[in-house]
Amino acid sequence: MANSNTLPLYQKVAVKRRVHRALDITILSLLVLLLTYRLFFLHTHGFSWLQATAFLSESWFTFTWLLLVATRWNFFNYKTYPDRLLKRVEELPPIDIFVTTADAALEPPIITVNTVLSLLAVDYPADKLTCYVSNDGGSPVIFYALSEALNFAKIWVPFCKKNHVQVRAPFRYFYNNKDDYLVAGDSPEFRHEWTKMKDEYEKLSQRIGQAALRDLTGELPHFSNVTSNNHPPIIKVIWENKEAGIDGLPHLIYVSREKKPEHQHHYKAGAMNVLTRVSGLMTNAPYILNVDCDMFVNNPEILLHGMCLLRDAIIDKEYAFVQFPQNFYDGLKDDPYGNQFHVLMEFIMGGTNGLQGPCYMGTGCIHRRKILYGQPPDGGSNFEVELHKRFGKSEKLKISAVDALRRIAHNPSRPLLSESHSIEALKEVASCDYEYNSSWGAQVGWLYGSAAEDLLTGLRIHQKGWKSALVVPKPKAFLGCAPSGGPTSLTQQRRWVTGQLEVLFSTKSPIFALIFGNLQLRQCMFYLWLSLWGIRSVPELLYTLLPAYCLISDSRFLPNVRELAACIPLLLFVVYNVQQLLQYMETGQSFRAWWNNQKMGRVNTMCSYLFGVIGIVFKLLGLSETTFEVTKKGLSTSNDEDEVKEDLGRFTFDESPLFVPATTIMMIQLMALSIGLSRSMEARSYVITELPMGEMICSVWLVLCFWPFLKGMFAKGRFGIPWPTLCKSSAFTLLFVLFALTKNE
Ligand SMILES: O=c1ccn([C@@H]2O[C@H](COP(=O)(O)OP(=O)(O)O[C@H]3O[C@H](CO)[C@@H](O)[C@H](O)[C@H]3O)[C@@H](O)[C@H]2O)c(=O)[nH]1
Ligand SMILES: [Mn+2]
Repeated sequence: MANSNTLPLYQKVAVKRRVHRALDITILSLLVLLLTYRLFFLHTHGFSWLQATAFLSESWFTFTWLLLVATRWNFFNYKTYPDRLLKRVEELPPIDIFVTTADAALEPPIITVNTVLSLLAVDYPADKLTCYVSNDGGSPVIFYALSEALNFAKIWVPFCKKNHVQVRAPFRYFYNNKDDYLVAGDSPEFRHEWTKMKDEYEKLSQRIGQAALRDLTGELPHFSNVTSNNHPPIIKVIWENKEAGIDGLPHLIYVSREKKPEHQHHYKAGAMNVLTRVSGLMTNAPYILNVDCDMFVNNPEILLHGMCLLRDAIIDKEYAFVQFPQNFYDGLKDDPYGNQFHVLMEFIMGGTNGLQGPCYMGTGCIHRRKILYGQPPDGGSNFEVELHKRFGKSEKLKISAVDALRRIAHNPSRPLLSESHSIEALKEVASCDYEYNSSWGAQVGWLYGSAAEDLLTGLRIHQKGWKSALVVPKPKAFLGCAPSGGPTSLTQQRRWVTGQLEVLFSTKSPIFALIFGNLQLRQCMFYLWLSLWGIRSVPELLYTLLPAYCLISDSRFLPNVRELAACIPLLLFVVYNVQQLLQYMETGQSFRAWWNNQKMGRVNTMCSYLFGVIGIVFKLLGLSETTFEVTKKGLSTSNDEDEVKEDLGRFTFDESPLFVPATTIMMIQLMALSIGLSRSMEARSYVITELPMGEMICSVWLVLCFWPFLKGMFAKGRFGIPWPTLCKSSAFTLLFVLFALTKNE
């Protein structure tokens, strides 16, 4: 039998998806056929704007489809063997864990506390872990909550480890299991312990809830005179694992970086860079796991899974980071907001494992510190010489950076604070002006310049020639909170698209990375596919207007049912939707989930993506800057406590202009359908071949896609579209109808 130390820690398994490959190619061929038809038509009938617009839009769809097919053509999964790694426990390296929270109102402290508790309880030698919590709002309640959580962790972590609890975020553990969790076989001791644990957790959450309502500055003098955008750096060791060793609790550190209104703070990327520096001085672990404050650990072996890839000697030189998929808890039935991303994770992201690897998704990712410090795969010749310029003025940080690049880990038993890495030294690297004249945010750490700092940072790593891996363990790695309601969901998507476009239209774009860097062609195609989400809104918008225009102006943009060519769009429509539906079924989702995602796909494109594009145009013209609006989070997906069950998943609106395009499209389709139908009735032509069938089908399909907006026109309160939006949309609709009618004359 093979020595357990020589058995591989992971396997890369090719996934054969022949049916999907065939469907991918069929769709691509149909798209090309459609384009050929358009060209032929333009050639025989002469130029027309209608055909040209259709041709341009369809060319775009063909191009993005090609990018997608290239991305997922070679599909691989990784199989990891954490039990084999556990036999070599002494080899396990230290890991620094970063949790970011920014706004105690939008991100309730109890959520951060649960994430931190789940991290403190992971299956990994506790003396090799340090958990750093960044609090960008500088709010005392987070500090208070973490200090209280520590006391609870002292009983919670041993409880989880002893009983092999899977979900170590107490709110999910007790929520999932309620009282009926206790099964007949459970021993009386366990029942007793369980009840005690539940009581203690309830007390903890009550204390935290009450603290949020109280002024804490009396109890916590460090936080007096602190406002969210103006305060000195506050760094506190909440817990130091001094003697308890591998069975104790990991170190827990609170970090609130300095903020001044006149200083740019670069949102999350800025916070991550401060954590990188502070941890560099304190623990300098060679690996960094980072999670958003709502992403709790759902698989306690997660760090072991990650280390299976990162510790394997053969690939040690290649892999820069291991990304786990983004999954969400308490997903609403049938995914009404289309943001659970099961299909994206299963059918697209895994494809990148056959290329250089997945993009960095901002959370649930283990990085190598030295690569974040900018090290290229070949080690870089005079890398250390330039350290001074790169890392800023702290001599101590430079020493720790050299150690990190040379892979010299700190001695884990070193105290967290000492003369060489005193609180003063830490505060220096957490100050606002530390990054001046350094490479932080440009070549080192998390990069600045995009609201999607994750995309940018990961792209830079791939550009250098590094690889990454998407690892999908069972049970799922981390679970977070997906936004619900219309406004939150759309705002989040707009930020992503804005961030993607910021990357695309900068010198850091994937195209430059392909030409001047070591980004591979198909990896570049994947990044292009991702960054072009936003632009898609323009051809999609045109494509929604085409059928309406035709119905109003009595013209055609699709082949007539009499023509054989009519089969092309029809087949495209059918095959595409069948493939989509198959993907939803194969990931265990319902028919409705497919429909909701398909619907929300259109709504997101028309609302969020279009505004993302407008935002970028404004930014490029120098008229505005993009910002990072934090997504509202809740313990369960219903963010409002008074939300009634049947209202969960219902689309909500607010006054935001984001809703104008979709409302307008809805109104335009309704107008077009009524004009088109009444014209056919007047002409008394009921022969199918005479009717604009294709255009009518498109229009009806759009009405179905934007159904929440039709309902919104007649509903009240937050379920209704506000008056100003209705007025603006009506005006746009009127203009469009007049435009189409004049063309008719
Ligand atoms: O000034 C800021 C703003 C945000 N955050 C934190 O950043 C994280 C992500 O913010 P969230 O509002 O949850 O954004 P999402 O859209 O849900 O996040 C996704 O998209 C972001 C990029 O747009 C990535 O940074 C995230 O990791 C990724 O999960 C949260 O922990 C925030 O507390 C900060 O620390 N400081
Ligand atoms: Mn989030």
